[in-house]
Amino acid sequence: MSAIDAENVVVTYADGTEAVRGVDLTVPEGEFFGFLGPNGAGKTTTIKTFTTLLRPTGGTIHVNGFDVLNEAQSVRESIGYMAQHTSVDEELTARENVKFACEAYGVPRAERADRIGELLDLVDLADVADKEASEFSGGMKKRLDVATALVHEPPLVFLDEPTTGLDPKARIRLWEYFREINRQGTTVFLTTQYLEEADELCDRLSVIQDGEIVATDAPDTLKSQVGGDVLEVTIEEPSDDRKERAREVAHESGLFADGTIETTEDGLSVAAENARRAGTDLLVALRDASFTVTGFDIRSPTLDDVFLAITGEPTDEESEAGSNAEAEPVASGAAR
Ligand SMILES: Nc1ncnc2c1ncn2[C@@H]1O[C@H](COP(=O)(O)OP(=O)(O)OP(=O)(O)O)[C@@H](O)[C@H]1O
Repeated sequence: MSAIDAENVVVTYADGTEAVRGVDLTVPEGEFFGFLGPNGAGKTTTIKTFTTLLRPTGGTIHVNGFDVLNEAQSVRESIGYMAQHTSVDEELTARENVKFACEAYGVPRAERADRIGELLDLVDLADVADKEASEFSGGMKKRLDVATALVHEPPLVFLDEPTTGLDPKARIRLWEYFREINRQGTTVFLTTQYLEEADELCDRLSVIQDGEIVATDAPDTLKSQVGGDVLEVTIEEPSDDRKERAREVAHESGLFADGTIETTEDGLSVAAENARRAGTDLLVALRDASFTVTGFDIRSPTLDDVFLAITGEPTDEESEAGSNAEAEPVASGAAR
């Protein structure tokens, strides 16, 4: 049995917006599955149909073997859901928050004390179990959220952008808990705007764009499909105009017929089969066009490159850079 089995899911909102347009998706039990896509691609809408918060306009969805339309209650009892915004009650202690979740999910009274202890241990909050959540950092609140989503020991948990806004250290710590939950047998469905997070954690992932799934595979397979390497070129005085001009020079050189050429913070990035071989020729073309190249690097593709190649758009992480001071990405590739 699959944890999630979705066929031809369609969601059209009342105003006519076709948010999800025929999504097919199967997640086997025990998998750590990632769901990625640019802003507005349809991720949240899809998750809402899987978690019974929204009725699909068309298609069939089975979650843990239950039909989301006819067996919604059974679906809800068999999943954990960590929403984008924390559901922690700040006036309660960590222990009280988990206890409250136990009551809400109907965990038998006799099992509650043990369950609460185990979960607070799992997310490393046992030492502060009796402190009010208002005193917790953002990372601690997220960990408490993880614990509350797991009180009823669901075989499948949905994590909707669970680490957005956390600093890199807190994010990496959360990854350990997610891995541990998965190791213990829980299927994980993760959406994230951090591609390094997806790369680090997911067995497989799907990319959704304009309501349709455009790629599904293991992160490494997707990276190998980008083909070739990535050239990062740093130029002197990288103003927007000059970077755009440099991009035109690279494009007009005709060196990278099948590649993707993008401007970055400091210059240019070229992902292409022949990036390594044609690198020197690009430098000559740039020099002939009066650019001074101050840095030059060749690297293997990352998931950022995959995302860009598939969707033609940078990740949310990058498009939102600077708008959320707390959301420092654990940088992998260069910003575009
Ligand atoms: N209640 C609604 N009524 C009409 N259109 C909506 C509604 N909710 C979402 N949409 C639209 O549906 C599309 C998909 O939105 P959705 O929130 O599922 O995308 P997303 O991939 O989760 O994006 P984000 O990462 O920004 O949350 C978008 O065009 C959005 O504007």
